[in-house]
Amino acid sequence: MAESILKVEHISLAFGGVKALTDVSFSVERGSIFSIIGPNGAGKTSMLNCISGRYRPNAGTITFNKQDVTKLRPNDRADLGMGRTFQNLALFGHMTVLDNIMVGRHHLLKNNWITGPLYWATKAQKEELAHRRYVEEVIDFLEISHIRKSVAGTLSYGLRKRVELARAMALKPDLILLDEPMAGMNLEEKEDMARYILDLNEEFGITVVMIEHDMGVVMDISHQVMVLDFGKKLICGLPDEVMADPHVKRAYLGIEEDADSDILEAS
Ligand SMILES: Nc1ncnc2c1ncn2[C@@H]1O[C@H](COP(=O)(O)OP(=O)(O)OP(=O)(O)O)[C@@H](O)[C@H]1O
Repeated sequence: MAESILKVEHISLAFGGVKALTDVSFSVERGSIFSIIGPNGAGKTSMLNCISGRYRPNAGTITFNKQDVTKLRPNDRADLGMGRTFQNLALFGHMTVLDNIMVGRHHLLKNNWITGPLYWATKAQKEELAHRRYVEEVIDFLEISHIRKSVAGTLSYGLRKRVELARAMALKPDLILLDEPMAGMNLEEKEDMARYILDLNEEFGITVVMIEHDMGVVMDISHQVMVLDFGKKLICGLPDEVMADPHVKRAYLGIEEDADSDILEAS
């Protein structure tokens, strides 16, 4: 069996009296695309926030790259190789695309203000150059070279989403958390984004955990799908298994067991 990069065990989270997550456990295989689906308010974003460290669960543990990260802050998790994008765009609108992508990558550069000046001419400079090259690779990969000097706020929504993805990739994550990467996109933009997600997974070897409402895309590109419902795990398995599950049809897709309608059409 493939090694797991992320293990979520018995996570519960409540906001006052609202139980956002109840005893959720799952693991994500290194190198896979893992999708979390479920109706509005099912706890998907809460789960992603527990993984990234934005929320601290009331119970349970999260292990990333074999390390217990349950009590680590988001920045420390980023240092360990966890990247993320947000449901709503989180770019600096007044900054250029390139500056947006370069933001936040400083933790990758090992030289600090003490060692920095001493090694500037050699080590730090090499590090900087190597990282620049990697950033250029990401920019080419996402086909945003032509807009590198554009101010982010002036770009179309689809392009801004791509820049946000570039920024997350520039941190060289082992795992990337994507919160509704296709929300608000037209069909063409969705197809592009799906291809980028597949390619970043295959070519860059980045494991993906994503929340996405577009069932067609989810079933097309995911290796594993987990369904949350009222904060609980309903099922986790291969896309086909999940689609065929009667509970999923009823609870999530609103289809009766004997209905022969196409799930993708119903979503
Ligand atoms: N910061 C918060 N404060 C209070 N309640 C919250 C907070 N975040 C989430 N909740 C509640 O927790 C439950 C799960 O919400 P969550 O946003 O995780 O669901 P979701 O599946 O991501 O929904 P959607 O698809 O609408 O984004 C909901 O009842 C929500 O109202």
